[in-house]
Amino acid sequence: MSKISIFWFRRDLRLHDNAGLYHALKKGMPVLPIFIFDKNILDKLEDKRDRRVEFIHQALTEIQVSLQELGSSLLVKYGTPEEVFPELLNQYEIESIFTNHDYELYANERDENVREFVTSENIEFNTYKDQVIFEKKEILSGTGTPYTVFTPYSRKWKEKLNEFYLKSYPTEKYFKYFFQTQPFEIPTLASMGFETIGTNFPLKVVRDSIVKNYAEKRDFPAIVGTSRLSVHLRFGTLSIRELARKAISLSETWLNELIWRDFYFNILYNFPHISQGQAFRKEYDKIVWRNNETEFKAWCEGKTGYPIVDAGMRELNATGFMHNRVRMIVASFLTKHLLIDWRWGEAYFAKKLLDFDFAANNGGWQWASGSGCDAAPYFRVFNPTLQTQKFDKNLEYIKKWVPELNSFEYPQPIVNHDVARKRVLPVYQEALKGL
Ligand SMILES: Cc1cc2nc3c(=O)[nH]c(=O)nc-3n(C[C@H](O)[C@H](O)[C@H](O)COP(=O)(O)OP(=O)(O)OC[C@H]3O[C@@H](n4cnc5c(N)ncnc54)[C@H](O)[C@@H]3O)c2cc1C
Repeated sequence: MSKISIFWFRRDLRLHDNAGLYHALKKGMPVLPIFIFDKNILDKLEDKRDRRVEFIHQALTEIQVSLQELGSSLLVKYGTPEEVFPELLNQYEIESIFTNHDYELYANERDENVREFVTSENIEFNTYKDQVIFEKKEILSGTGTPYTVFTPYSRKWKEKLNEFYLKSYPTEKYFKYFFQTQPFEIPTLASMGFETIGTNFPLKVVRDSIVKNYAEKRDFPAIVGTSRLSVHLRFGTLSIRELARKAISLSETWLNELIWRDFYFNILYNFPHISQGQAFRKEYDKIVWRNNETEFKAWCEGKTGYPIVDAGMRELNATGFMHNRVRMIVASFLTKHLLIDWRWGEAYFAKKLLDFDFAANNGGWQWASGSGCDAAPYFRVFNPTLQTQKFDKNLEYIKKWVPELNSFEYPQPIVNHDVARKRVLPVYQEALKGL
């Protein structure tokens, strides 16, 4: 049996411009591409109609078609990495494993376990930066510490940027090194206990007109003024380098959003306590939340009597997407108006968002609750009515998701805005006393 390399796909579901895959192919040894539907992750998903699993399945099917045209095939396993790698070692003579960095807590532990196991079998485990432009400690302040405020971080990010960081990896030059084999079958969703929902996923297309007009249109949820590429960035079906080049040529404002994404990965990597359920600013963990379960349920279901909040939550429940402006409004409403722990909202978003990403989601929630790095000041309480007047003044977005708005069926507001505002400030003041 001749020796092979393995390329392990995770959050990088594409053949083009993929750093780890490029290095694997360039080595010049046959590369067997694999993907693991990881039971450690899938078993925790309560809803078996999960759009993310469906998205991954579709992305793998696309990769499979391209690989078969090259005489190769993607080997897709259903199990845990701890089970799958020993199996692969029995079947193939593996010299090296290649994969891309993943910065989340579980992923780090998983990769360390796999690294330990395979290196004990004299197999190399090679990992690469792929999903961000700058990672880990690449962007540090003058004193060598990680940034916790976005503006100086982004300034340094832009200063450090050059052609090298934006260049695509020309994987296609080396496609001839894919392991040649009869096609393998991808396990069906049903065989893994999941259902096909038939979701219409956002197109994998960067529309220049949207990026060009992004600064003027991005805040209005009734129009498609943002790229809707978050799911593709989440699963790596598009390359961040390609998008950053597009941003640089068309829109500084959109580029800044991509930098926010890098920024939150930087926070996740450098401040691991946020992965342990703690506030970025630990003093915010002294807040005494009301945590009323009935109110939480009303928020989840989009029945708070605040139309913009309800529209957002219903959009999320129905599609797995919510516009960024509305994410900020519903998050502020949950934490400030209802005084419900931001971690409850974070967990609900984690279940529902198609683009769920720990770093961005945690960053967004801690920003809204005031406990995060570079967060909104705690005394800023979004007024849902003013937000509606500014960003959905013709109620187009609201009426789409709350058609019963002007009928008796629509609930009365769960809480009065002024009362809520007066209630939240002393609670925060008490927690932050003496700081
Ligand atoms: C409470 C809250 C939770 C959030 N949870 C997530 C999440 O789980 N996953 C996620 O990708 N984004 C999250 N965001 C950020 C943002 O809302 C989404 O990235 C954006 O709405 C996706 O739409 P788009 O692709 O049209 O983005 P665009 O506006 O076109 O932006 C382009 C890309 O930049 C990135 N981006 C934009 N804004 C942010 C941001 N504030 N932080 C980090 N990256 C950003 C995304 O990858 C996005 O696709 C959250 C924001 C808030 C306020």
